[in-house]
Amino acid sequence: MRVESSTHTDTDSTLHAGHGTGADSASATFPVEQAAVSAIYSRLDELTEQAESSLREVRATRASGTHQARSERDSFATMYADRLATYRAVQDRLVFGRLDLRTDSSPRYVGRIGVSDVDHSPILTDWRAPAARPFYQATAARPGDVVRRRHLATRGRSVVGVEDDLLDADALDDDARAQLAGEGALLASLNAHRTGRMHDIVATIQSEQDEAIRADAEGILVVQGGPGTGKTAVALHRAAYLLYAKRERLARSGVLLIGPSRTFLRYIERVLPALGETGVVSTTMSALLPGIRATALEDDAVAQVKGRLEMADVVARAVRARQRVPQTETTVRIGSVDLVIRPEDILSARTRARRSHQVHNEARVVFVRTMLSTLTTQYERAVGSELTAPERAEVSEEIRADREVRIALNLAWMPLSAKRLIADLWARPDRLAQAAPGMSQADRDLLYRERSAPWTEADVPLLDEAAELIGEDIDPQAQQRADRQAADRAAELAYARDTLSQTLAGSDASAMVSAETLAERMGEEGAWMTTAERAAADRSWTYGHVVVDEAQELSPMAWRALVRRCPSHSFTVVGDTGQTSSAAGASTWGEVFDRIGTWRLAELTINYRTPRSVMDAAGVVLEAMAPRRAAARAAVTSARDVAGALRITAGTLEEEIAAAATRGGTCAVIAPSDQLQALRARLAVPAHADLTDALLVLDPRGSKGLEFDSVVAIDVATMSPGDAYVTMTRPTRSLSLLGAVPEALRTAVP
Ligand SMILES: Nc1ncnc2c1ncn2[C@@H]1O[C@H](COP(=O)(O)OP(=O)(O)OP(=O)(O)O)[C@@H](O)[C@H]1O
Repeated sequence: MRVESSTHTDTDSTLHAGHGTGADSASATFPVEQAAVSAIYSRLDELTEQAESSLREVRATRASGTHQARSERDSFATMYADRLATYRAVQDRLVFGRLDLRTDSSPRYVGRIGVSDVDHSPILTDWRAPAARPFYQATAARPGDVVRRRHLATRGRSVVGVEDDLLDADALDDDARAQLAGEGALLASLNAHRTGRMHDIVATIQSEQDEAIRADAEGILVVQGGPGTGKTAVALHRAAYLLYAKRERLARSGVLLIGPSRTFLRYIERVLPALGETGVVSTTMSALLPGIRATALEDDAVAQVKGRLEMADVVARAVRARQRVPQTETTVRIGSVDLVIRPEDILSARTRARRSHQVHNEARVVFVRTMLSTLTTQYERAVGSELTAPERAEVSEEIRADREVRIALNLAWMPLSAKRLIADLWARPDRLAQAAPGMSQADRDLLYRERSAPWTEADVPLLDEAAELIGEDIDPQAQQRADRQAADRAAELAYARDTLSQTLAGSDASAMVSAETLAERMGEEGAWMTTAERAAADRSWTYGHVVVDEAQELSPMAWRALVRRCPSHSFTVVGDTGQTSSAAGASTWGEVFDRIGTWRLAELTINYRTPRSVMDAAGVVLEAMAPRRAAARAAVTSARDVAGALRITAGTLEEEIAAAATRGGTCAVIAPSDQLQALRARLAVPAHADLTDALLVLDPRGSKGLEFDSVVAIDVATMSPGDAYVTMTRPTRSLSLLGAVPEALRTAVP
């Protein structure tokens, strides 16, 4: 039973609206809650002051002394600075919930982090802790021990609204019942104007979302849901939850988050820090490889061919094609001796090198060593006397240094670079034909491009595949940095353990820092890198968990590259096969994951963004354009409707934008890509606009994952089904359709 007996109606006081740390004015409306919230903030102030003063003290310590003493000082300074950063980041909406449990005599407050009083008794429970779970899970049908769940809305440090879910009315007496007051925390949050930046949903996570957020970390979890069902929100909160629940493991290995575009990463960038987490590497497939900037746009048909799984064999064959046995012999002169580089010797050296099962550039060492040994023996026979070991070494070195020998051995087993190999495949039809004998001529023609052409997103998994087989680091400098850090870290770890046991034992701080974390902070001054930074710089880094958003867009080759980054297959994959735009993307999850491993599905069914009337219209359009996809799409119900949300209009673009401006918030004009330039010029909107701008002009792909208060959609009827569906489901308040509108919609919406 939901009870909203007294509602505080100031809509600005939604859970998303409290900014800054305003005056601590005890609220007359909610004195009990105000007292509790004020006490928690006071304790946070104390902890902040303690951290500040510890930091000052550590920094005041002279930086002289041994390397170890300096390292220790630095690591403590970093620890206190981190703690301070967390305390400052959680000020806004620190406390947002209260649970009254049958089993507890006093209420349990739920908030962004855990806070204990001076006696170490908890006064605020971290939202990710098991003790907070009933706040998200209890329902009237399954209340568990929860008597009442209360949502607190705060502005600054003032309580400005409360809303209660009464889960067991019989357990409350009349006085308690009289105090029940409510504000639709969720609805208030959904109705708030959008700012161009995503907010966390920590105060109002819904039960089906909570299930997905806290699901077991093992294996592949696919979170499927229609538009606006909170998939991105779930992905981010799950990353924060796993870093909390599995900190031991994940703090060292890190979490990788893949998003669809840099714009999207900017849109979500504030969520994880607001949840107190910085240990996540957020990137796109285009930027996955250190040292590669895949900036060029790819034709869809080309991306589709490059994304096929058989490209793994093509790359493997291209690498093997650089391990060649020549048709003819080569004679070289070393001193006064003629040596013959024979095809059969090359063949047996190649067999031996291949049998070493090492990557191409490392197996080359075996190949060259074998050939040098063969040629040295030939030399020995030619001079007719047995050489001593040092003499053999000297002769071998002489053979190795010979220019002709170097050329012959290189031709037989070329040292490779991934960039070169892939650029050659596209620029040299003969190479591609050799590596892809089964590919149609038409597909091979599609792949042709100049050697100097810039990299595209679809090249990235192929470059990764090549680097994996070649054993090359695409950005050696980044790799060297990472290696140096790893070596430093190993050396520091032992010392860190020692420091911890001596200095922190028994104190509060020991609970907050592990030896590994401390060791990470003990590198040379200036050389310290976080796990996330080290991981991002290292192509071969393996993560403890990988989260993929808009996962339906990734090609089979892209999945190969991601699985390589997480051999334990601990994945959270969120997406919607109803919104697939890319030709290389997925139409079902089975086709993606059945061959990777066991996977399980969590479904989200409620759309928290799009008004019901708009969502229905998007459904009608998808059905008319792609009936099979519409039938297979996830069922979704909008949480709310907005009167007059959908308009099919013959008005001008400028009129629609003006109307959106009067409604307030953000507005996006979404149109087919070939119209973008003209539209931006007409509306004087820059191409690289900031998401917080009041007006943006985007194409459907650019709008992926984003949302706006108002959307003006142009020529939806000319878009692909996936693009039309994405476009129509972006608004939170109003959708105006201009230009070509699907006929089915005109009939359905008078
Ligand atoms: N439990 C919740 N409480 C408050 N707001 C929510 C909740 N769940 C989702 N939202 C809001 O709904 C909107 C849509 O969420 P999100 O972008 O995560 O959806 P999505 O499933 O990724 O959408 P799409 O696939 O269409 O891009 C966001 O504004 C998000 O903050």
